[in-house]
Order: sequence, then C-alpha cells, then structure tokens
Amino acid sequence: MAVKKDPQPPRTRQILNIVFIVLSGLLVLSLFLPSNFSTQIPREPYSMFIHRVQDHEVLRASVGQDEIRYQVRDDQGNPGEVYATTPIFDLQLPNLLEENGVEFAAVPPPKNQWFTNLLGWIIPPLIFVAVWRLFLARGGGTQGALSIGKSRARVYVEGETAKITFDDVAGVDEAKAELVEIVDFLKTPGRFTQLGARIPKGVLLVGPPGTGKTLLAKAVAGEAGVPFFSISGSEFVEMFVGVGSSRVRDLFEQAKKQSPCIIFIDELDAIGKSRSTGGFYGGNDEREQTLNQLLTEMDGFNASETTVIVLAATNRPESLDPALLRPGRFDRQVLVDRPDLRGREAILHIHAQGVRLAEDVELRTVAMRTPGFAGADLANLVNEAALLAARHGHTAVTQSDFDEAIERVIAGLEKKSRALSDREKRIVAYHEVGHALVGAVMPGTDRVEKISIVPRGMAALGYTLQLPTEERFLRDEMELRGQIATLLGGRSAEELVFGRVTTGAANDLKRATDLAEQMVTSFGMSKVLGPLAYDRSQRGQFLEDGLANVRRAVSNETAKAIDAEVKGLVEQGHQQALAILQANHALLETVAETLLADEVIEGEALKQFLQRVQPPDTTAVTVAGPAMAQVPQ
Ligand SMILES: Nc1ncnc2c1ncn2[C@@H]1O[C@H](COP(=O)(O)OP(=O)(O)OP(=O)(O)O)[C@@H](O)[C@H]1O
Ligand SMILES: [Zn+2]
Repeated sequence: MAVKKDPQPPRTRQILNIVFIVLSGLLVLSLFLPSNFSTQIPREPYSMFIHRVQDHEVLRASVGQDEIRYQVRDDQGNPGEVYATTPIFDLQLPNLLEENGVEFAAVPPPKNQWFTNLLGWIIPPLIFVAVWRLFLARGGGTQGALSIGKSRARVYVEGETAKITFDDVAGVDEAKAELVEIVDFLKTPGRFTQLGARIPKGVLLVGPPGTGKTLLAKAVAGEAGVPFFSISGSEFVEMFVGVGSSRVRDLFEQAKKQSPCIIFIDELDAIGKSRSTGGFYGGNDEREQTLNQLLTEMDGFNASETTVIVLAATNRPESLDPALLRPGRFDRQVLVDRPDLRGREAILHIHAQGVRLAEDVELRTVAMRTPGFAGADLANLVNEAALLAARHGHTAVTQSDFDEAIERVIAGLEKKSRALSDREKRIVAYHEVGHALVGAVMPGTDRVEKISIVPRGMAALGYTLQLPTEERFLRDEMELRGQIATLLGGRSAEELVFGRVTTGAANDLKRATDLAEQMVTSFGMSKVLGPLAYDRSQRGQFLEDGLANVRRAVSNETAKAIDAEVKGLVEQGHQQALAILQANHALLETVAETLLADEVIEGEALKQFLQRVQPPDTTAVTVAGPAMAQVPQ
C-alpha cells in the first residue's frame, strides 16, 4: 500500500489555523469598533436637528461624515447641551445653517479611521485566503491554489496506455494507417532525423463526437510506449486571465522532460477558435493569450531534438484559427469519421469481448441495423444489451437483447437526429453528389475527400467533406465564385433531378449569400460598387461574432446596389452549378446511386468518379447579374 503524503506539513497547518483564528477575532472586533465612540452624547433624529436649526436653537455644529454634533442654546441663550445625530446626505445643509446663524465647521474623519479602513480592506481577503487554504488542506492536496498555473494534464505513463493499442480501435483504418507513421517517429526518432526528415509536431484528429479520437491518441502512445499527457482545451481557459497560458507553458515543460512523448489536447476549438472572430473589447483575451502561448510552444522546440508530438482533436475544424494549421504546427490532419458497415461490425466485436454472447447473436446483423452509430454509440449499445440481458434474467446476451437495445439507443439518438426516410435519402444523396461534381471543376474549391449520407447530427443530413489542400489566406475572385457555385451544387442537383428544392439547402444558401456579400462589401470585388468597404449591417458592438467595427452607414441606393450585386453573384453561381450538372447528368445519376447503395464514397473510387466530370459548355452559362464582370472560363 502506498503511503499517502500529508497534504501539508502539520506545522504549516497549525500556523495557518492560528492566523485564521486571529483574523476572525479582528474582524469581529472591527464590526463593533465604530459604534463605540459617541455613546455618551445623547442622540436625536436628523429631523429634530433640522427643526432646532430652523427654530434658531442651535448655536454651533460640527459636521462629520458619519455624525453631526451640535450645541443648543439653553433658556438664557447661553451654550447648553450637546447632541449628536446621524446625517442624511444633504447639499442644502450649509445654506440652512448659514441662514439660521449657526456657527459650523466640518470635522475630519476620526483618527481611528485608518485602522478601520485597514481592517475593512485587508481582513476579508485574508479570511478568504485562509478559508480557501483550509479547504485545500482538507481535500485538494498540494494541487490547487498555489499551483494554479500548473497544468492539470493527466499523465498516463507507459504502463497504463500500453494496454490500449491500435487493436482496440476499429472502423477507422485510414486514420490508423496515417498514425502508424507517428508511432514510428516516436519509437525511433533518430532514424528519421538522420535522414534530415522533419518530424511532424502536430497532428489534428478531425471527426464527429464519439468516433474514437481520444482512443486513437491513446493507442498511438500505447503502440509507441511513450507517456501520454492529456488535457482538454476547455480546461485551459477556465478561470483567470493568464492561467491558461501558464498552463500551456507548464504542460510543454513537463512534456519536454519526458520526451519522447505525446500531448493530447481534446476540444482544440475551445482555445483555437479563429482569432478574427474574437470579441471586440478583448473579451476573449484569455483564450487568445492561451492560443498564442500554444503557438509559441509549438514553434519553440526543435523537433529533431525533442520528440514531443502534439495530437489534438476537434469536431469543428472549420472554426479553427488558420495559424494553428501552418507548417510546423498542426500541419497534418487525420480524418476520424463514423464507421461504415464493416467498421461497425469490427467495433462491435471489440466491445463484445467483455460480455458473454449467446449462440444466436450475429454482430453483422447488429451492424447493419445501426447506420450512423459512432464508436461510442456502439460501445453504449453493447452495454445496454448486457444490461437488458441481466434484467431479463438471461445467462448470456441474446440477439433479442441486442434488438431491444438498438431500439432504445436509436430512440435516444433520434431525439438528436432523426432517421431519414428512403425518399429523403435519395434527395440527400443527389444533393451531396451535386456539391462534389460542381466542386470538382470549379477553381479554388478544396479537394473533395468523401461524400457520405450516413446521417449525423441534426444540421447536416449528409455531407461532402472537403479538406483544404493548403492553408490559404488569400483567395481570388475566381476561387470565391467557384466556392459559391459549389455551395449551390447541392440545391441545383435537387432542382435538376427532382424538379423542386427542399429545405436541406438552407445552410448552403446562407453560406453562399454571406460569401457573396463579403465579396461585394468587404473585398471590393464588384465593378459597380468599387473597392470600398461597406457595412450596412451596423451590427451591435457586443455580438458574438465580433464583426464589431461599425463602418459607414450605407444609403438606400447603395444598399439596393449591394443587394443586386450579391444576388447577381449567387445567381451566377447557381447557373454555373446547373450548367455543370446538366453537362454531367449521367454521371450524377451513377454516383448518386452508388452513394445510396454504399452510404459512403471516398478515396480512389471517389477520385475515379470525379475525374470523369466534364467542364460545361460555356455558352450554357447565362450570366444573371447584368452588372457583374463576365467570368472567363
Ligand atoms: N473506433 C472505435 N473503436 C472502438 N471503440 C470506440 C471507437 N470509437 C469510440 N469507441 C468507444 O467510445 C469511447 C469514446 O470514444 P472517444 O472518447 O475516443 O471519442 P472521441 O472521438 O474522442 O469523442 P469526443 O469528440 O466526444 O471527445 C471509447 O472509449 C471507446 O470505448
Ligand atoms: Zn448542401
């Protein structure tokens, strides 16, 4: 049994206790002190004082902040009794006294004031600290108050992570294949540096929740047999300004000592949100500082000397600050997606190892009934089935337990994302293929990696995954037009094939419109409006998106012109998308039917399809916005 270290040496604690008691005593004292001074003098209400003044009874008064003392005349008009009253804030008082012939003077604050002040200012914080320390001494151990800047990274050293290997992760074969290389780097860094190869510093794991990003990171550490530091992005930005950045510094310091090792940052988006969208009044200072510190640390060490590989996970890669993706930082991105049928079966096998299965269980059938489940959902499913088996008094988990569990889990998930009907699936398939085909021929659109109609979440029914080929800060007008057309590709495909549109394209349209608006009002890409910056939104200054710089107000005519230009741009993208899809109608059908059958198209198969996309006949492109520049094809 390990000896538990006393959180604080007993002596220190004794001293702390004494300090605490003394401070409490002083506080109590300070509460009673002020009221003790004027006890001997008879007190009268303020109204009485005023009456006396008005009746010319008061001879003289000394006006203090907390008290007025005044001497009244006796019957002979000689100086008599002294009274005290508590003043009400009253600017007319000097006038009143003056008018009624009272001799008066202001009294400086009483002598003991400094003492009371001191007590008032110092004691509460001291007590706070004392109580805090007391708390920590009880529960928190040495961690906490004084080690606030210390990173809270949980460190799993070899022994623990060695248990987790790539065998524990299934259904994400491509991600595993990419990470094998990282394992090699960690195992034998020398082999690579000798050749002058640059070892990657950062790898970003991108994918929806519960797909095993954390598990993969642990598996990399386990395979390589190196320590694993894990912290969540949200833990960095918890409390006070400056804490996050010192945590980052500290984390890297610890890690460098243990090199080679892995740092895993979950929820990278919590710190890595694009800085340009930060608050206007520096409301996100803390996060920004933390992010800057992270960037500094990643730039700071020489990868050929210190093998620290930073793995990070996010399910919102689009919101990340581009600075994070620059070479030498998270320049590798690994997609960790929801598993397909085979993947789901493999994951079920892994999690079923821990439970006793009845003869009749067919995990393949279970996998077939659970499209859209992520690894975590499947793990949950197996557990649910085991619980049901226990409730039903089965000696092993049967297929019927699984069936019931599937229904339960789906019911739970359906609250979040509803299942698609067959007709909806068709529409979604054509919609997604529409994006992909248009994207394949338009300039400046990112390379399409994957099309999927495996449902995920409420917002996107299916999706087309585009990874940026390179980090881009500047895009030219042609590329932006290409993006607009690609965004409209989904809706255009629906129009072309089904003759009507659905609500599914709402988000695409919003993005396309926003982009077009930016082109016109911020990038000066409209011939009509010229290279001026307009902002007609007059957004409030505290909006979350931080587009706070209120620029010049826009006249009605200008607003109309902007509208026309924006509409022209979007409409033009729409026409381009339609033209491309018309020219490739047969291909659209083929790919969409394949997608319906397989749920996912990616890799080589996708590439083959996309290579077959023909650029449209240019004459088919009708330019809608009359004032827009012609698009050279
Ligand atoms: N591909 C997988 N293979 C096997 N088990 C998996 C897989 N994906 C998820 N799991 C199970 O689900 C659990 C949770 O997954 P994990 O925390 O790694 O997901 P995540 O992608 O990091 O999720 P989040 O984005 O919510 O942090 C794992 O501990 C594991 O039991
Ligand atoms: Zn779409």
